Amino acid sequence: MLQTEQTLFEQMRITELEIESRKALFSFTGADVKALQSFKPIIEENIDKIVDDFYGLQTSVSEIALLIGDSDTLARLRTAQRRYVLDLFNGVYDLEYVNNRLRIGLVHKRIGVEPKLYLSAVHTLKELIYAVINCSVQDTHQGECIRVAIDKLVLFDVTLVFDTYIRSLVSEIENAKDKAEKYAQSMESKVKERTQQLEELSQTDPLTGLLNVRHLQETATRILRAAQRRAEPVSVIYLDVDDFKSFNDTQGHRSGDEVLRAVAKAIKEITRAEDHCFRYGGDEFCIIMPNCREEQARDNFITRFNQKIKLSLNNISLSFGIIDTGPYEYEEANSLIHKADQRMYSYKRASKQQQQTMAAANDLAPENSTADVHSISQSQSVDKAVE
Ligand SMILES: Nc1nc2c(ncn2[C@@H]2O[C@H](COP(=O)(O)OP(=O)(O)OP(=O)(O)O)[C@@H](O)[C@H]2O)c(=O)[nH]1
Repeated sequence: MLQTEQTLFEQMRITELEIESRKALFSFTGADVKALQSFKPIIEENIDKIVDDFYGLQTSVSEIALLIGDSDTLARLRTAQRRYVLDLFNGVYDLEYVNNRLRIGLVHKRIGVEPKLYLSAVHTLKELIYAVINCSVQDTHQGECIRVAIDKLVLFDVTLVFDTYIRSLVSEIENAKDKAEKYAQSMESKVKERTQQLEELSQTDPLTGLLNVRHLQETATRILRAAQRRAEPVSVIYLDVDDFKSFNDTQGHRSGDEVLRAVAKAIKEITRAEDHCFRYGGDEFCIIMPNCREEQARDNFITRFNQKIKLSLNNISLSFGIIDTGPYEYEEANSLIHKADQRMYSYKRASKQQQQTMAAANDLAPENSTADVHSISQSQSVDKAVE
Protein backbone atom coordinates (compact mmCIF):
# COMPACT_ATOMS: atom_id res chain seq x y z
CA MET A 1 0.00 0.00 0.00
CA LEU A 2 1.24 3.50 -0.84
CA GLN A 3 2.31 5.69 2.08
CA THR A 4 -0.11 8.39 0.89
CA GLU A 5 -3.02 5.95 1.25
CA GLN A 6 -2.35 5.51 4.99
CA THR A 7 -2.99 7.90 7.85
CA LEU A 8 -0.10 8.88 10.06
CA PHE A 9 -1.58 6.66 12.79
CA GLU A 10 -1.68 3.69 10.42
CA GLN A 11 1.87 4.33 9.26
CA MET A 12 3.06 4.61 12.87
CA ARG A 13 0.77 1.75 14.00
CA ILE A 14 -0.67 3.96 16.77
CA THR A 15 -3.98 2.84 18.23
CA GLU A 16 -5.94 3.86 21.32
CA LEU A 17 -4.44 0.83 23.01
CA GLU A 18 -0.92 1.97 22.09
CA ILE A 19 -1.65 5.43 23.48
CA GLU A 20 -2.82 3.94 26.76
CA SER A 21 0.24 1.69 26.96
CA ARG A 22 2.54 4.69 26.37
CA LYS A 23 0.79 6.64 29.11
CA ALA A 24 1.30 3.64 31.41
CA LEU A 25 5.02 3.60 30.57
CA PHE A 26 5.31 7.10 32.06
CA SER A 27 2.86 6.33 34.89
CA PHE A 28 0.61 9.06 33.53
CA THR A 29 -2.58 8.54 35.52
CA GLY A 30 -5.96 10.12 36.08
CA ALA A 31 -4.44 12.08 39.00
CA ASP A 32 -1.98 13.71 36.58
CA VAL A 33 -4.84 14.59 34.24
CA LYS A 34 -6.73 16.22 37.13
CA ALA A 35 -3.65 18.14 38.30
CA LEU A 36 -3.10 19.57 34.82
CA GLN A 37 -6.77 20.42 34.30
CA SER A 38 -6.89 22.24 37.64
CA PHE A 39 -4.09 24.54 36.45
CA LYS A 40 -5.68 25.39 33.09
CA PRO A 41 -7.29 28.72 34.19
CA ILE A 42 -3.95 30.06 35.41
CA ILE A 43 -2.21 28.96 32.23
CA GLU A 44 -4.89 30.72 30.17
CA GLU A 45 -4.21 33.93 32.10
CA ASN A 46 -0.45 33.63 31.48
CA ILE A 47 -0.44 32.15 27.98
CA ASP A 48 0.58 35.38 26.16
CA LYS A 49 3.52 35.93 28.48
CA ILE A 50 4.63 32.29 28.21
CA VAL A 51 4.58 32.42 24.40
CA ASP A 52 6.24 35.88 24.29
CA ASP A 53 9.00 34.81 26.66
CA PHE A 54 9.44 31.49 24.85
CA TYR A 55 10.00 33.11 21.43
CA GLY A 56 12.05 35.91 22.99
CA LEU A 57 14.46 33.24 24.23
CA GLN A 58 14.24 31.11 21.10
CA THR A 59 14.98 33.89 18.61
CA SER A 60 17.98 34.98 20.68
CA VAL A 61 19.66 31.74 19.58
CA SER A 62 21.04 32.50 16.10
CA GLU A 63 20.63 28.91 14.85
CA ILE A 64 16.93 28.93 15.79
CA ALA A 65 16.34 32.45 14.44
CA LEU A 66 17.82 31.27 11.15
CA LEU A 67 15.47 28.29 11.07
CA ILE A 68 12.39 30.42 11.81
CA GLY A 69 13.46 32.76 9.06
CA ASP A 70 10.68 35.37 8.78
CA SER A 71 7.92 37.15 10.74
CA ASP A 72 5.07 35.22 9.07
CA THR A 73 6.60 31.91 10.14
CA LEU A 74 7.16 33.28 13.62
CA ALA A 75 3.50 34.35 13.83
CA ARG A 76 2.37 30.86 12.72
CA LEU A 77 4.67 29.25 15.26
CA ARG A 78 3.36 31.46 18.04
CA THR A 79 -0.24 30.42 17.27
CA ALA A 80 0.76 26.73 17.21
CA GLN A 81 2.71 27.05 20.44
CA ARG A 82 -0.17 28.81 22.15
CA ARG A 83 -2.50 25.98 21.14
CA TYR A 84 0.01 23.36 22.34
CA VAL A 85 0.48 24.91 25.79
CA LEU A 86 -3.30 25.13 26.25
CA ASP A 87 -3.64 21.51 25.02
CA LEU A 88 -1.19 20.39 27.72
CA PHE A 89 -3.68 21.48 30.35
CA ASN A 90 -6.84 20.41 28.52
CA GLY A 91 -7.10 17.02 30.19
CA VAL A 92 -7.80 15.27 26.87
CA TYR A 93 -4.89 13.26 25.53
CA ASP A 94 -6.57 11.22 22.85
CA LEU A 95 -5.86 10.25 19.22
CA GLU A 96 -6.21 13.83 18.00
CA TYR A 97 -3.76 15.10 20.63
CA VAL A 98 -1.31 12.35 19.65
CA ASN A 99 -1.76 13.10 15.95
CA ASN A 100 -0.74 16.73 16.52
CA ARG A 101 2.42 15.63 18.31
CA LEU A 102 3.28 13.17 15.54
CA ARG A 103 2.94 15.96 12.98
CA ILE A 104 5.36 18.11 14.94
CA GLY A 105 8.01 15.40 14.47
CA LEU A 106 7.44 15.38 10.72
CA VAL A 107 7.55 19.17 10.44
CA HIS A 108 10.71 19.37 12.55
CA LYS A 109 12.42 16.85 10.29
CA ARG A 110 11.25 18.62 7.14
CA ILE A 111 12.48 22.05 8.20
CA GLY A 112 15.68 20.63 9.64
CA VAL A 113 15.26 21.22 13.38
CA GLU A 114 17.93 19.12 15.00
CA PRO A 115 16.99 17.06 18.10
CA LYS A 116 19.23 19.24 20.32
CA LEU A 117 17.30 22.37 19.30
CA TYR A 118 13.95 20.66 19.79
CA LEU A 119 14.91 19.31 23.22
CA SER A 120 16.31 22.66 24.34
CA ALA A 121 13.01 24.30 23.27
CA VAL A 122 11.10 21.71 25.33
CA HIS A 123 13.34 22.51 28.26
CA THR A 124 12.77 26.28 27.84
CA LEU A 125 9.01 25.82 27.67
CA LYS A 126 8.97 23.62 30.77
CA GLU A 127 11.03 26.20 32.69
CA LEU A 128 8.57 28.94 31.72
CA ILE A 129 5.59 26.80 32.80
CA TYR A 130 7.37 25.86 36.06
CA ALA A 131 7.91 29.58 36.74
CA VAL A 132 4.17 30.20 36.41
CA ILE A 133 3.44 27.23 38.69
CA ASN A 134 5.96 28.45 41.26
CA CYS A 135 4.46 31.95 41.27
CA SER A 136 0.82 30.94 41.39
CA VAL A 137 0.61 27.78 43.51
CA GLN A 138 1.20 28.26 47.21
CA ASP A 139 0.64 24.63 48.17
CA THR A 140 4.03 22.97 47.55
CA HIS A 141 2.50 19.51 47.23
CA GLN A 142 0.00 20.73 44.64
CA GLY A 143 2.77 22.57 42.80
CA GLU A 144 4.90 19.41 42.77
CA CYS A 145 1.96 17.32 41.46
CA ILE A 146 1.47 19.73 38.54
CA ARG A 147 5.20 19.80 37.77
CA VAL A 148 5.42 15.99 37.83
CA ALA A 149 2.31 15.69 35.62
CA ILE A 150 3.67 18.20 33.12
CA ASP A 151 6.99 16.33 33.13
CA LYS A 152 5.34 13.02 32.28
CA LEU A 153 3.11 14.52 29.59
CA VAL A 154 5.97 16.39 27.94
CA LEU A 155 8.07 13.19 27.91
CA PHE A 156 5.09 11.32 26.43
CA ASP A 157 4.95 14.03 23.71
CA VAL A 158 8.70 13.89 23.10
CA THR A 159 8.54 10.14 22.39
CA LEU A 160 5.84 10.74 19.79
CA VAL A 161 7.77 13.57 18.16
CA PHE A 162 10.91 11.46 18.07
CA ASP A 163 9.08 8.46 16.64
CA THR A 164 7.98 10.42 13.56
CA TYR A 165 11.28 12.28 13.40
CA ILE A 166 13.24 9.03 13.32
CA ARG A 167 10.79 7.37 10.94
CA SER A 168 11.08 10.29 8.55
CA LEU A 169 14.88 10.13 8.83
CA VAL A 170 14.84 6.39 8.10
CA SER A 171 12.64 6.85 5.00
CA GLU A 172 14.98 9.62 3.85
CA ILE A 173 17.92 7.22 4.18
CA GLU A 174 15.98 4.46 2.41
CA ASN A 175 15.11 6.89 -0.37
CA ALA A 176 18.73 7.90 -0.76
CA LYS A 177 19.71 4.22 -0.73
CA ASP A 178 17.09 3.45 -3.41
CA LYS A 179 18.37 6.32 -5.52
CA ALA A 180 21.97 5.20 -5.08
CA GLU A 181 21.01 1.63 -6.02
CA LYS A 182 19.10 2.80 -9.10
CA TYR A 183 22.02 5.01 -10.08
CA ALA A 184 24.44 2.11 -9.61
CA GLN A 185 22.18 -0.12 -11.71
CA SER A 186 21.94 2.45 -14.48
CA MET A 187 25.70 2.96 -14.36
CA GLU A 188 26.18 -0.80 -14.52
CA SER A 189 24.02 -1.15 -17.62
CA LYS A 190 25.69 1.91 -19.18
CA VAL A 191 29.12 0.43 -18.56
CA LYS A 192 27.91 -2.90 -19.98
CA GLU A 193 26.49 -1.19 -23.07
CA ARG A 194 29.64 0.90 -23.52
CA THR A 195 31.87 -2.15 -23.01
CA GLN A 196 29.89 -3.99 -25.67
CA GLN A 197 30.18 -0.99 -28.02
CA LEU A 198 33.92 -0.81 -27.38
CA GLU A 199 34.23 -4.54 -27.88
CA GLU A 200 32.38 -4.26 -31.20
CA LEU A 201 34.51 -1.28 -32.15
CA SER A 202 37.69 -3.14 -31.27
CA GLN A 203 36.56 -5.95 -33.58
CA THR A 204 35.51 -3.70 -36.46
CA ASP A 205 37.60 -2.28 -39.23
CA PRO A 206 36.63 1.40 -39.30
CA LEU A 207 36.96 1.84 -43.08
CA THR A 208 34.89 -1.11 -44.24
CA GLY A 209 32.79 -2.09 -41.23
CA LEU A 210 33.99 -5.69 -41.61
CA LEU A 211 35.64 -7.54 -38.74
CA ASN A 212 39.29 -6.67 -38.30
CA VAL A 213 42.11 -9.15 -38.35
CA ARG A 214 42.60 -9.07 -34.57
CA HIS A 215 40.04 -11.81 -33.94
CA LEU A 216 40.50 -13.76 -37.19
CA GLN A 217 42.49 -16.63 -35.80
CA GLU A 218 40.38 -16.93 -32.65
CA THR A 219 37.12 -16.88 -34.68
CA ALA A 220 38.45 -19.37 -37.22
CA THR A 221 39.54 -21.73 -34.42
CA ARG A 222 36.11 -21.47 -32.77
CA ILE A 223 34.32 -22.18 -36.06
CA LEU A 224 36.60 -25.12 -36.81
CA ARG A 225 35.97 -26.66 -33.37
CA ALA A 226 32.20 -26.30 -33.76
CA ALA A 227 32.40 -27.76 -37.28
CA GLN A 228 34.42 -30.68 -35.99
CA ARG A 229 31.77 -31.45 -33.39
CA ARG A 230 29.09 -31.46 -36.09
CA ALA A 231 31.31 -33.07 -38.77
CA GLU A 232 30.74 -30.19 -41.18
CA PRO A 233 33.15 -28.70 -43.73
CA VAL A 234 34.50 -25.15 -43.44
CA SER A 235 35.71 -22.99 -46.34
CA VAL A 236 38.03 -20.02 -46.31
CA ILE A 237 38.16 -17.46 -49.11
CA TYR A 238 41.09 -15.07 -49.39
CA LEU A 239 40.62 -12.00 -51.63
CA ASP A 240 43.08 -9.36 -52.77
CA VAL A 241 42.60 -6.36 -55.05
CA ASP A 242 44.96 -6.53 -58.04
CA ASP A 243 47.47 -3.74 -58.51
CA PHE A 244 45.84 -1.68 -55.82
CA LYS A 245 49.00 0.30 -55.28
CA SER A 246 48.95 1.58 -58.81
CA PHE A 247 45.21 2.28 -58.51
CA ASN A 248 45.95 4.40 -55.43
CA ASP A 249 48.84 6.11 -57.23
CA THR A 250 46.78 7.00 -60.28
CA GLN A 251 43.30 7.56 -58.81
CA GLY A 252 44.19 8.79 -55.36
CA HIS A 253 43.96 7.28 -51.92
CA ARG A 254 40.33 8.37 -51.44
CA SER A 255 39.22 6.54 -54.56
CA GLY A 256 41.23 3.60 -53.22
CA ASP A 257 39.19 3.77 -50.02
CA GLU A 258 35.98 3.76 -52.07
CA VAL A 259 37.15 0.58 -53.78
CA LEU A 260 37.83 -1.11 -50.44
CA ARG A 261 34.39 -0.04 -49.18
CA ALA A 262 32.68 -1.30 -52.33
CA VAL A 263 34.46 -4.65 -52.04
CA ALA A 264 33.40 -4.93 -48.37
CA LYS A 265 29.81 -3.98 -49.25
CA ALA A 266 29.63 -6.66 -51.92
CA ILE A 267 31.10 -9.21 -49.50
CA LYS A 268 28.51 -8.31 -46.86
CA GLU A 269 25.64 -8.46 -49.31
CA ILE A 270 26.35 -11.89 -50.63
CA THR A 271 27.62 -13.74 -47.60
CA ARG A 272 25.32 -15.58 -45.21
CA ALA A 273 24.64 -14.54 -41.61
CA GLU A 274 26.81 -17.36 -40.35
CA ASP A 275 29.83 -16.34 -42.47
CA HIS A 276 32.54 -14.23 -40.85
CA CYS A 277 34.03 -11.53 -43.07
CA PHE A 278 37.34 -9.90 -42.21
CA ARG A 279 39.45 -7.17 -43.69
CA TYR A 280 42.82 -8.86 -43.37
CA GLY A 281 44.64 -5.57 -43.88
CA GLY A 282 45.39 -3.22 -46.80
CA ASP A 283 43.54 -4.57 -49.84
CA GLU A 284 43.19 -8.14 -48.54
CA PHE A 285 40.02 -9.79 -47.22
CA CYS A 286 39.28 -13.15 -45.68
CA ILE A 287 35.95 -14.93 -45.28
CA ILE A 288 35.35 -17.96 -43.05
CA MET A 289 32.32 -19.95 -44.18
CA PRO A 290 30.98 -22.61 -41.81
CA ASN A 291 29.20 -25.64 -43.26
CA CYS A 292 30.41 -24.84 -46.78
CA ARG A 293 32.49 -26.83 -49.27
CA GLU A 294 35.08 -25.34 -51.59
CA GLU A 295 32.90 -25.91 -54.68
CA GLN A 296 29.89 -24.29 -53.00
CA ALA A 297 32.02 -21.31 -51.96
CA ARG A 298 33.35 -20.95 -55.50
CA ASP A 299 30.00 -21.38 -57.23
CA ASN A 300 27.92 -19.34 -54.81
CA PHE A 301 30.31 -16.71 -53.59
CA ILE A 302 32.73 -15.91 -56.42
CA THR A 303 30.22 -15.88 -59.25
CA ARG A 304 27.82 -13.70 -57.33
CA PHE A 305 30.61 -11.50 -56.02
CA ASN A 306 31.90 -10.81 -59.52
CA GLN A 307 28.41 -9.96 -60.72
CA LYS A 308 27.82 -7.64 -57.82
CA ILE A 309 31.18 -5.83 -57.87
CA LYS A 310 30.96 -5.31 -61.63
CA LEU A 311 27.94 -3.08 -60.99
CA SER A 312 29.90 -0.62 -58.86
CA LEU A 313 33.52 -1.03 -59.99
CA ASN A 314 34.44 -1.81 -63.57
CA ASN A 315 38.11 -0.91 -63.60
CA ILE A 316 39.52 -3.23 -60.96
CA SER A 317 40.03 -6.93 -60.69
CA LEU A 318 40.44 -9.22 -57.68
CA SER A 319 42.24 -12.44 -57.06
CA PHE A 320 40.74 -15.20 -54.93
CA GLY A 321 42.06 -18.24 -53.13
CA ILE A 322 39.63 -20.83 -51.76
CA ILE A 323 40.23 -23.83 -49.58
CA ASP A 324 38.09 -26.09 -47.41
CA THR A 325 38.68 -28.48 -44.57
CA GLY A 326 36.69 -31.31 -42.91
CA PRO A 327 34.45 -33.09 -42.42
CA TYR A 328 36.91 -35.93 -41.52
CA GLU A 329 40.27 -34.19 -41.16
CA TYR A 330 40.61 -30.58 -40.05
CA GLU A 331 43.42 -28.10 -40.71
CA GLU A 332 44.47 -25.70 -37.97
CA ALA A 333 43.09 -22.17 -38.40
CA ASN A 334 46.47 -20.61 -39.15
CA SER A 335 47.45 -23.14 -41.75
CA LEU A 336 44.03 -22.99 -43.42
CA ILE A 337 44.19 -19.20 -43.79
CA HIS A 338 47.79 -19.41 -44.96
CA LYS A 339 46.85 -21.96 -47.63
CA ALA A 340 43.96 -19.83 -48.87
CA ASP A 341 46.40 -16.91 -49.10
CA GLN A 342 48.91 -19.03 -51.03
CA ARG A 343 46.23 -20.13 -53.49
CA MET A 344 45.24 -16.53 -53.99
CA TYR A 345 48.88 -15.63 -54.80
CA SER A 346 49.23 -18.57 -57.16
CA TYR A 347 46.14 -17.42 -58.95
CA LYS A 348 47.37 -13.83 -59.03
CA ARG A 349 50.73 -14.88 -60.48
CA ALA A 350 49.07 -17.01 -63.11
CA SER A 351 46.68 -14.24 -63.96
CA LYS A 352 49.47 -11.67 -64.25
CA GLN A 353 51.50 -13.99 -66.50
CA GLN A 354 48.43 -14.47 -68.63
CA GLN A 355 48.00 -10.71 -68.88
CA GLN A 356 51.66 -10.25 -69.81
CA THR A 357 51.38 -12.90 -72.52
CA MET A 358 48.27 -11.20 -73.85
CA ALA A 359 49.96 -7.81 -73.78
CA ALA A 360 52.97 -9.23 -75.66
CA ALA A 361 50.64 -10.77 -78.21
CA ASN A 362 48.86 -7.45 -78.56
CA ASP A 363 52.21 -5.71 -79.10
CA LEU A 364 52.87 -8.07 -81.98
CA ALA A 365 49.40 -7.55 -83.40
CA PRO A 366 48.38 -4.03 -82.40
CA GLU A 367 45.18 -4.11 -84.47
CA ASN A 368 43.83 -6.86 -82.11
CA SER A 369 44.60 -5.07 -78.79
CA THR A 370 41.04 -4.98 -77.43
CA ALA A 371 41.52 -7.28 -74.41
CA ASP A 372 40.62 -5.66 -71.11
CA VAL A 373 43.38 -6.77 -68.79
CA HIS A 374 41.46 -5.56 -65.76
CA SER A 375 38.30 -7.51 -66.48
CA ILE A 376 36.66 -8.74 -63.28
CA SER A 377 34.88 -11.86 -64.48
CA GLN A 378 37.70 -14.23 -63.83
CA SER A 379 35.86 -17.08 -62.18
CA GLN A 380 37.25 -19.43 -64.80
CA SER A 381 40.76 -18.43 -63.85
CA VAL A 382 39.83 -18.83 -60.18
CA ASP A 383 38.74 -22.34 -60.88
CA LYS A 384 42.08 -23.00 -62.47
CA ALA A 385 43.95 -21.49 -59.61
CA VAL A 386 42.29 -23.54 -56.94
CA GLU A 387 42.21 -26.86 -58.69
N1 LIG B 1 43.31 3.65 -50.27
C1 LIG B 1 43.84 2.84 -49.40
N2 LIG B 1 44.96 2.16 -49.66
C2 LIG B 1 45.48 1.29 -48.78
C3 LIG B 1 44.90 1.11 -47.52
N3 LIG B 1 45.62 0.19 -46.84
C4 LIG B 1 46.65 -0.17 -47.63
N4 LIG B 1 46.57 0.50 -48.82
C5 LIG B 1 47.45 0.42 -49.95
O1 LIG B 1 47.19 -0.77 -50.64
C6 LIG B 1 48.31 -1.04 -51.45
C7 LIG B 1 48.56 -2.52 -51.50
O2 LIG B 1 49.55 -2.70 -52.41
P1 LIG B 1 50.39 -4.01 -52.55
O3 LIG B 1 50.34 -4.78 -51.28
O4 LIG B 1 51.71 -3.60 -53.05
O5 LIG B 1 49.61 -4.82 -53.58
P2 LIG B 1 49.03 -4.46 -55.02
O6 LIG B 1 49.49 -3.13 -55.51
O7 LIG B 1 47.57 -4.65 -54.92
O8 LIG B 1 49.68 -5.56 -55.88
P3 LIG B 1 49.19 -7.05 -56.01
O9 LIG B 1 48.72 -7.48 -54.67
O10 LIG B 1 50.41 -7.84 -56.42
O11 LIG B 1 48.13 -7.08 -57.02
C8 LIG B 1 49.49 -0.28 -50.84
O12 LIG B 1 49.84 0.76 -51.72
C9 LIG B 1 48.91 0.35 -49.58
O13 LIG B 1 49.42 1.64 -49.33
C10 LIG B 1 43.70 1.84 -47.22
O14 LIG B 1 43.11 1.74 -46.15
N5 LIG B 1 43.23 2.68 -48.18
